[in-house]
Amino acid sequence: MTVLRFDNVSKQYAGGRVALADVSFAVGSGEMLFLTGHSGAGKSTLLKLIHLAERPSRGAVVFNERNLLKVRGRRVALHRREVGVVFQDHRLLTDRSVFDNVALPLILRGQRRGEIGKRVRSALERLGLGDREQSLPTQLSAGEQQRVGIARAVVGEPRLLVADEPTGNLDPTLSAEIMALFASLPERGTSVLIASHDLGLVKRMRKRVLVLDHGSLVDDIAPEDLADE
Ligand SMILES: Nc1ncnc2c1ncn2[C@@H]1O[C@H](COP(=O)(O)OP(=O)(O)OP(=O)(O)O)[C@@H](O)[C@H]1O
Repeated sequence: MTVLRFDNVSKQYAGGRVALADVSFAVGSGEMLFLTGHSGAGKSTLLKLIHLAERPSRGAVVFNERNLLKVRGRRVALHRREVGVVFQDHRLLTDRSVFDNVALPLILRGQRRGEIGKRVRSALERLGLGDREQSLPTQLSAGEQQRVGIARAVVGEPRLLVADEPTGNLDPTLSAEIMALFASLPERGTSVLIASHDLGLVKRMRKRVLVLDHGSLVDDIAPEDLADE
């Protein structure tokens, strides 16, 4: 089953810059893949079209068989429940506990307190943060903070997780740890799309790789065709 499809998608920002040009690809349910390319190639733009931070100029982004062009107003929030997002700078609320940060998407959805507690603890446990729920983000290491960001993105069990340079600030050991966490998500039914310009890391993961160059999708590499590190 396909969870996400780009059909001939182009994006031109106001001011005339073409960020994506006629991009087409599909992501299967439970698939994990990478998106790579030089700085300015269009990686962040592509991810923004998926969580509706931006809209395409041409073409269609189809999520769960729904054309996102038709997702407007109140439905944008409903769509975002199905797409978890992880940012490089994780964007945690610094004056709220780890628990509160992870609970936020569920509170916004109006879930019952008992249910929220259960889900948040389970997500924190899975990410090895079970004993940090009352800490403030500033009391955590960079890797722990990034794991809180991932817990917040997966707590609602999204269909798809998109991550924009999620290991950008981390050392190689922590980066590998975070990648292993992402790699465990597909078995829980979440597809994973990660933008990264760290080619070494991307190759080591042995997953499908989409390559952007100046907004065009120039390669779609199967894991078995990746060159050895
Ligand atoms: N809001 C915007 N307005 C105008 N141009 C933009 C905007 N956002 C991005 N761009 C331009 O679109 C192109 C693609 O940018 P994008 O951020 O998607 O690239 P990227 O591959 O994620 O780069 P990086 O690896 O440096 O984050 C760049 O030329 C960028 O300058």
